[in-house]
Amino acid sequence: MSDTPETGRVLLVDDEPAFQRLGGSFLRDLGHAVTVAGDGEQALASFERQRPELVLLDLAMPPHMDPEIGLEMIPRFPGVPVVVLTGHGEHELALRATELGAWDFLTKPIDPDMLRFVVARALRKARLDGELATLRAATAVDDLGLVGQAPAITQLRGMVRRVAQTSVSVLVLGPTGTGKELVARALHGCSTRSAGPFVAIHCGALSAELLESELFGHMKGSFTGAYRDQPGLVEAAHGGTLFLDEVGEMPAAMQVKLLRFLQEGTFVPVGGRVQKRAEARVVAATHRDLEAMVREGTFREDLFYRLKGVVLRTPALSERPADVPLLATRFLHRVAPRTGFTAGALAWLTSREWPGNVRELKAVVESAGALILPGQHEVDADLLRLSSGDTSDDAAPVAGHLDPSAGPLDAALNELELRLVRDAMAAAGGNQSEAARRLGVSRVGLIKKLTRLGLR
Ligand SMILES: Nc1ncnc2c1ncn2[C@@H]1O[C@H](COP(=O)(O)OP(=O)(O)OP(=O)(O)O)[C@@H](O)[C@H]1O
Repeated sequence: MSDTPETGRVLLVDDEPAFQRLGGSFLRDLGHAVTVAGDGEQALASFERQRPELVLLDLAMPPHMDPEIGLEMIPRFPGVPVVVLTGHGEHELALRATELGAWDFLTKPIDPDMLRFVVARALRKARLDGELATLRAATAVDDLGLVGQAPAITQLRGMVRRVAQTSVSVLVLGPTGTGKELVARALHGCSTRSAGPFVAIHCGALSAELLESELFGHMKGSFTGAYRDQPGLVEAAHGGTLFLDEVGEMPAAMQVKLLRFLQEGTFVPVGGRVQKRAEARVVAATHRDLEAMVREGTFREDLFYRLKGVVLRTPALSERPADVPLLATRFLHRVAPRTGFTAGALAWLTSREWPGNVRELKAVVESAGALILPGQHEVDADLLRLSSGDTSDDAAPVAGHLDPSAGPLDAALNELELRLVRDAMAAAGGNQSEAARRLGVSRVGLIKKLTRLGLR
């Protein structure tokens, strides 16, 4: 049904039974799938569960019947048009609602023709927004594989393209897991060397001796176990790109030999006497502050200048939070196509710091995608918490520790709710708005829960 342009999933939030009945059946007769909610809390729960394409929201609702509190609800339905329902003569309220992001308003008593028209128009807008987001997501990645719309990533893609056409050395700087190797691969992939080899080596993982042998190769008999001549990675990268990951960890003795290779294109295998030659574009990366290491004398200054022909920086994920949903959706679709995130899941994803950056985000999303149950189409915040092993903040995982002998279902659910709310309040340092955000409920909803649970 929701595939036809004029119909879709509508959430009708209104406490008046007569309007719920009449408005609901009028919309259903037009072909819409309608869910009805009688208060804000129910509305947020339905929003999370049903993923409506449009919300019709009465601003005056129980328990407060205060339109000011109704206005606070508008931003809690992200990504879908909200049409507010106001009383006669409440123009100022309607205008404030649109300022807060409402798409349109309807005045009660509602004219059926207007209702039909506004709903169809809002659904069309929702569909166009969806198509735009898909297009944006497609253009945000292009052929380099570097997903992101943040200005720093857009610039990075531009630089990669330009620098790829040259043979200058490139130094990629950025925190761990931010895509430094991905940048190196992209540089190789769109250069004229792309038909040649891409060879990567982690400079911190090996002792100086082993690193030298790996990079430059060794001659038979040069050390115990060297039974035959073995070419190194520099030769393997001939005509292509050599990626030196974590170059800041390179032992001092190796730094001199690497410098010679960079300056003259020559090297001598371990145990060899004859100088050899290879040609490879060198891309180096590190999460360390190389300039500080130069000042401290732990990294050679001449090598530093030689490596930093061009410097590219990969930003931490915390500097580009708007890219988190984009990246997460890409990663999720790879393991579970045609699935998505609930609003609560997106809020959880964007509220985290991600110290391990894109690598960490990818691991959490992929494992959540792998845990999704057959028939389930959305990853929710609990599943993400479970996948991330997050037992510290928010309290979802307490479900796993509930005592199964706690008694009837209601009592167990009450106990769970009590713990979730108490833990969220503690994690938020007593700040109700923050605790409400963590729980994915409105502040008013939280206050009601606190009162009911005797926590207030
Ligand atoms: N902008 C991005 N778009 C898509 N995937 C990304 C992006 N940045 C990082 N990734 C993915 O995140 C993971 C980590 O990236 P990568 O190994 O390139 O990071 P790194 O900075 O080299 O990490 P380290 O410093 O630990 O070596 C990889 O799976 C990579 O594909």
